[in-house]
Amino acid sequence: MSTKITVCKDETEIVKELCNLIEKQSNCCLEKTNEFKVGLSGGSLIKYLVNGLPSVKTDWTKWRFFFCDERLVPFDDNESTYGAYKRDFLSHVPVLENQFVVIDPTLEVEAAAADYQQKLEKHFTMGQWPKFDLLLLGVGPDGHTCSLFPGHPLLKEDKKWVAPINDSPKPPPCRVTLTLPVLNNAHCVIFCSTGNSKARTIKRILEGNEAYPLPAALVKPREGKLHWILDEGAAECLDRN
Ligand SMILES: O=C1O[C@H](COP(=O)(O)O)[C@@H](O)[C@H](O)[C@H]1O
Repeated sequence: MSTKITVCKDETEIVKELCNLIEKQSNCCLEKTNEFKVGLSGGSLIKYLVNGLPSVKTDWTKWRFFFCDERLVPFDDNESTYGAYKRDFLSHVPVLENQFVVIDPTLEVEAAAADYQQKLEKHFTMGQWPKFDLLLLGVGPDGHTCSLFPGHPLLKEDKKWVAPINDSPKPPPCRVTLTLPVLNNAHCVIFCSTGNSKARTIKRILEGNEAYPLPAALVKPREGKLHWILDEGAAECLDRN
């Protein structure tokens, strides 16, 4: 695995860097296969994608979108990640709703996770960990990524592709999330994180050598590429500064 860290001076540069990498990864993948399978995250990532993806040159009909995690709330709730993509992304990027593989928010959390894994199984080879072409991840100020939180037993999940969580320390409490073995099987993972409120956490993730690493520090795709895109605020505690 190779890790590349890019520090950008402002939001325009972040969007450009992120979308250049996404364009390269999509075109490289679509030269070899007929589908580009992307895992999306929620939070601050959405605005960068909405700003940058419209200018990406690719065959959008071949993209399939999944969620790295999703909050178990109705799609019209402000906390819903798919709800946010439906509201903000679909009006800017030339893709259709049926290109998104979404959870069933009417189910209980255990059933929603099992149902989402079954939906994934239709797009990946059974009996192996799913191999996403690209995962787009964010990091919370506590070092969580997806809905994998520091010290949570889900960090040890080694069987399921998708796990339920009903005690998320960040609301809403019920969510479903991809597990670490899935994240670490991807062809390419891009983290995007901004703001100096996350600077100490980013230092712990990228430079710490901790006995119990933060969840985002556990994402190290075995055979894939790992990119970190930061702004100067998020990077301000790194040794390079
Ligand atoms: O709760 C969540 O938070 C993380 C980080 O969000 P950010 O706004 O701090 O970038 C996000 O990646 C995840 O998808 C979401 O459910």
